[in-house]
Amino acid sequence: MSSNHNPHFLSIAPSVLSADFSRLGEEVRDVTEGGADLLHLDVMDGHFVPNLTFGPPVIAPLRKWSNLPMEAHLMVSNPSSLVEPMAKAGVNRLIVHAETDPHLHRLIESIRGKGMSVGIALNPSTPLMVLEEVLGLIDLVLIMTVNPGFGGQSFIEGSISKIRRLMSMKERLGCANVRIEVDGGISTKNVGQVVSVGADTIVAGTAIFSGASRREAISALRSAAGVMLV
Ligand SMILES: O=C(CO)[C@@H](O)[C@H](O)COP(=O)(O)O
Repeated sequence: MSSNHNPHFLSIAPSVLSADFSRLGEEVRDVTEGGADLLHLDVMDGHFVPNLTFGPPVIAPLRKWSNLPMEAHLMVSNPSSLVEPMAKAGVNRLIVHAETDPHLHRLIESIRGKGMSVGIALNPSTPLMVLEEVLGLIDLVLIMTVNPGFGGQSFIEGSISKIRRLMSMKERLGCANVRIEVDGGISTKNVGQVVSVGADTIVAGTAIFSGASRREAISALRSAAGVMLV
């Protein structure tokens, strides 16, 4: 492993936002067969972010195409209303934005209560401080490395320092088991750097779905990260 302070193995999560929605089942099957570790499902409500995507009725049938864990990244203004529907749709990890609910503790408990693991996402402008009281209660922090809403944007360079500072925070609070996921503008050019400072879960849309082979794109990301996968 290239990072000497990261206890986790690398996970690659294709973001289906960049897939061909007219053949979503096949796309999900292809990334599954191509070596992905989990599926990243971007749920947008046209309110918290300007874009609009899909919800539980589209997610539930994806189980027919893949046995990978599914994580839903809720970019919605009212995440609590989706906790139960997402659990029923078969979502394994629910990621909510810290900016969307003043009662984050209650939201975390309600996600756990439905048997899902919990991720908290932070926009680029949101300070890590908001995690101080909840880091010990969650499984993953999603550092947005672009402003959420669209695929194909450029990686925000300041994210590197944010990931480093999150690693220190994890150490200070005794939360080594919390995973660090990065999302937005990740490619073979920068994946090595984000992994070297502490990221262990990589979301990639354009880098995986824009070329001809899903398998080659996933394997290129893995090699560029320089990390062995179990
Ligand atoms: O959540 C989002 C965007 O809001 C991401 O999941 C993007 O879909 C990642 O796409 P690329 O930047 O990798 O194209």
